[in-house]
Parts: sequence; C-alpha cells; structure tokens
Amino acid sequence: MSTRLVAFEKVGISFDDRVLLDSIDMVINEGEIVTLIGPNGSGKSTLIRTLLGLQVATRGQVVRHKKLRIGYMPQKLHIDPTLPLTVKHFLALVRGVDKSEIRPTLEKLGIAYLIESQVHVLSGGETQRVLLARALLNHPNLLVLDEPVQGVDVNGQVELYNLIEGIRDELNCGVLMVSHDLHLVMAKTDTVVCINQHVCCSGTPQHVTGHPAYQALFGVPGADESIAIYAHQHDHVHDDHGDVLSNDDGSHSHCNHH
Ligand SMILES: Nc1ncnc2c1ncn2[C@@H]1O[C@H](COP(=O)(O)OP(=O)(O)OP(=O)(O)O)[C@@H](O)[C@H]1O
Repeated sequence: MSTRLVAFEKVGISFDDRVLLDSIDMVINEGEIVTLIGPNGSGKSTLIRTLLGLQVATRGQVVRHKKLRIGYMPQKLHIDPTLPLTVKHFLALVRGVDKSEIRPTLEKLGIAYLIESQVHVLSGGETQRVLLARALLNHPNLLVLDEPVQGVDVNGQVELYNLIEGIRDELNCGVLMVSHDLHLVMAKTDTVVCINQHVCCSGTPQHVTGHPAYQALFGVPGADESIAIYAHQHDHVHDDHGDVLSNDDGSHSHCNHH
C-alpha cells in the first residue's frame, strides 16, 4: 500500500461569519495525482495555503507524514521586471540547493537552453517549467502545483501534463494540482476532488464528471467529444444494421459516464 502523505480531516476555515472551507476531507498518497477543481472563489487557494501551513485551520486538522517534503509551484512568478536575474541565478536562490543539480533539472524539463536567459523574458510555458524546476530542486515527495498550465496554450498544456505525469512516475511523488476544469487534465489524474467550500464530490475523473454536483457547477460534459471522456455503456445489443434491439422489458439506453 502506498504511503499516505497528507490527510485533511474535517478541515474548516472561517473568517468572522464567512465560511471559506467547510469540513474538508482529502487524502494524498505517494504516487497519486490528485486534481482539485472548483469555481472561482470556491476555496482552492485557501486549501493550498492550509496545506502549505500558511493558513491555520479553524476546525479539524491536517495530518502530514513526518517526512513530508513539499515542492510548491505558485500560479505566477512575482519578480520585479527591472531586476536582472537569469534562470540559473533564480534557481540558485532555492534554500539549500545543490547548484550542480540546476542544469540536469532543467534538462529533464527540456529547458536547459534557458539557463542563462533572463526570467522576465520567458514565455508563459517556459516560466511554468522554470517554476516546476524550482519545485523539483526541493526534492519533494509531494508536488503542489497551483494552476500549472495557466497562460499556456493547449498543446503546451498537454506537454506540461505529460511532464508532470513523467515526474510522478520517476519520483513516485504525490501531486496535488489545482485546475479550473477537467478537460485536458482528466487523463493524467487519479483522483479528482471537486470543492465549493465543501467537498461536492470526489473520486475518479469519470465518477466526478458524471456526478450531479459537478454538472451543476461545470455543466454536463460532452459538448466537445474530442476532449471529454466518453464512456459508452451498452445495456443493449445492435442488429446487423446497427439498429438497437430492445431489452426483454422493451427498454434500452445509452449511458454517458463522463
Ligand atoms: N485571508 C482571508 N480573509 C478573508 N477572506 C479570504 C481570505 N483569503 C481568501 N478569502 C476569500 O475566500 C474565498 C475563497 O478564495 P480562494 O482564493 O481560496 O478561492 P479560489 O477557489 O482559489 O478562487 P480562484 O479560482 O478565483 O483562484 C474568496 O471569496 C476570498 O475572497
């Protein structure tokens, strides 16, 4: 059985009368990719901040493995654009970093050619990879990625998700990713936790996208079958012409489990 890295147990966060998180249960295991989804203002960043220890739970608790080591990738790089700073120097700022690991880490992410580039001239996709490199230099057993594909085009998003999956396979680390919707990330995710202050539903991507709570928040998937997962469940048979033959009771159906 894989090691449990983090467990949220009935975690709640309130300010004055406002509930930001309510009774959140969530587990992240080693080697598992968990995607956290929810609409704007649903508490995703608050949950991440709580995991990072930057926000204290007002109810419940966050149980962390004693050897938990988080590599955090923020949504954006906040650096003064007038400050000259190369990628190499930026990564050398990681506390306790072994500088000899900087180039191999960039190579692993396919961006070794950027090592002497100024960080403020990088494209969206390049910036995300540099931030991922910074997270990896921390030797994490849990990667926490806050909207890792923000500002990246669709092809770049697929590449980044492939990269993240490859890192998980190589390091057997846990991954917690924040996303706004499930379309592209779906195939790369083991478990989805859909929140809107509370956990609306959780489980496999197929289970969650078929859940009424998910569909109430994000609509019914399937408008674009090229990217949505379509699981066609047969409870009937077709004749030689493809026509549906009725069941014994005369009924038949096609089920869409997204
Ligand atoms: N320290 C705080 N004090 C009071 N309210 C806060 C605090 N931090 C966040 N909030 C509020 O909590 C709500 C949830 O915010 P949060 O940033 O966690 O949502 P989110 O799901 O990450 O949203 P988005 O998708 O827009 O990034 C927001 O309405 C926000 O204004």
